[in-house]
Amino acid sequence: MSDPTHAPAPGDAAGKPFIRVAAGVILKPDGSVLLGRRPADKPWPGWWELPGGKLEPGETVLEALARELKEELDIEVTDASPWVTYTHEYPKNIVQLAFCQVRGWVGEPRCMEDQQLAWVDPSRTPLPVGPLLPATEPPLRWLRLPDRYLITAIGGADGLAAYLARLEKALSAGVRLVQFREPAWAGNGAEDAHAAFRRVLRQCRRHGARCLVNSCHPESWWAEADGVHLRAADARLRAAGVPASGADATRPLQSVAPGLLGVSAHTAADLDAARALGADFAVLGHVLDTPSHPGQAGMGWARFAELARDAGLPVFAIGGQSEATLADARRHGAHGIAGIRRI
Ligand SMILES: Nc1nc2c([nH]c(=O)n2[C@@H]2O[C@H](COP(=O)(O)OP(=O)(O)OP(=O)(O)O)[C@@H](O)[C@H]2O)c(=O)[nH]1
Repeated sequence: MSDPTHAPAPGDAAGKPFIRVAAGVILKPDGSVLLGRRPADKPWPGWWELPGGKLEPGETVLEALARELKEELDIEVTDASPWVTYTHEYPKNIVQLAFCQVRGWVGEPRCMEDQQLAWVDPSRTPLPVGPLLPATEPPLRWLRLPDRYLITAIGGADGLAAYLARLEKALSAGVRLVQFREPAWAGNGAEDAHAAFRRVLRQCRRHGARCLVNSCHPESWWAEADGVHLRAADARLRAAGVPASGADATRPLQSVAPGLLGVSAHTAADLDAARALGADFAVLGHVLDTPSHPGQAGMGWARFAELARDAGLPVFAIGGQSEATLADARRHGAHGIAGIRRI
C-alpha cells in the first residue's frame, strides 16, 4: 500500500506555486525505463528523475512531453499515452506530474542538457542509481504492477478442476496478478471456498504471480493472500471510517492485509476513496458491454479516460477487455486490463 497523502491537484491552497509537468516513462520492449540525473546547476542536483519538464502556456501534456524529450534527449516521440497524473507537495512548491508512457520514438536518447542517463529495470530493488526525486518514486513502484489482472469466476466446487487447468494456462502465458473473487460460491459453504482459495493461491505462487483476495471473503483470509481487493462499497465505507458488517472497518488495512491494495471503482467518488486509502491501483468499469452486466451499457472509453485522468493512481480497465483492447486501454490512460474471461 502506498502513501495516501498525495491527492491530485490540491491547487495552491498552501500558497505555494503550482507547477504542471509532463514526464516521460520511456519504456523499451524488455521493460527497462530511462532515468536522467539532474545536472549540477538545477534544483535537486544529482537526483534522478524521469525526463520531462514544465508545460508552457497553451500546451497540452503530450505536446509538452514531445517538446521536452526533443530538447533533453533529441528523440522524436511517435507513441505516447497518458498514464497517471500525480500531485506532490514539495517544501517550496506543488508539482502536478502527468506521467506518460512512451513506447515509440525515433532516435537514440542522448544527453542534451549535461544530465547523465541510465536505462534501469524497474523490478530491481534497490534501483542501481542514486536517489530518485520524491515524486518520481511512485511511478517506479507502479511499473512493477503487471498490466493484466485476472479475476476468478469458478462458481463452486464442481468447477474447480476445470478452472485450475484454465488458470495454469493463463499463468503459463504470463499472467502475474490474480484476484480470488467468488461472491456466490456453490457447494459446501465457506470452508470449501477457502480450500479453493488456497489452491488458487498456491498455483499462482508456483508461477511467481500474486493473488489478491476480494473483500467479499472473510477478513480472516486476507493475511494469507498477497493483498486484498476491496469492493467499491467496502472502500467507500473504510475511507469514511464506517464499520462494515462482518469486517472491522476501523482497523488499519495494513494490519489486516499486508501487501497490495486494489479497489473497484465505478465513479469519481470511488476513485477518491481508493486514493484516500492509499490503494496501489483501482479497477474502473465497466468500460465496454460485458456478459457480467447484461443489459447495462458500459461507460465507454471517453468517460473512462476522463475518470482515469484524475484518479492519481494506476487504473485498470474492466468490462469487455482482452489482449485486443490493451492498446485502446493504454491510449485512454489505463495501466492495464482486468477481466474474468479473456485475460
Ligand atoms: N521531469 C521531471 N520533473 C520532476 C520529476 N519528479 C519531480 O518531482 N519533478 C519536478 O518537476 C519539475 C520539473 O521542472 P523542469 O525540469 O522543467 O524544471 P527544473 O526545476 O528542473 O529547472 P528549469 O525550469 O530551470 O529547467 C521540477 O520541480 C522537478 O523537481 C520527474 O520524474 N521528472
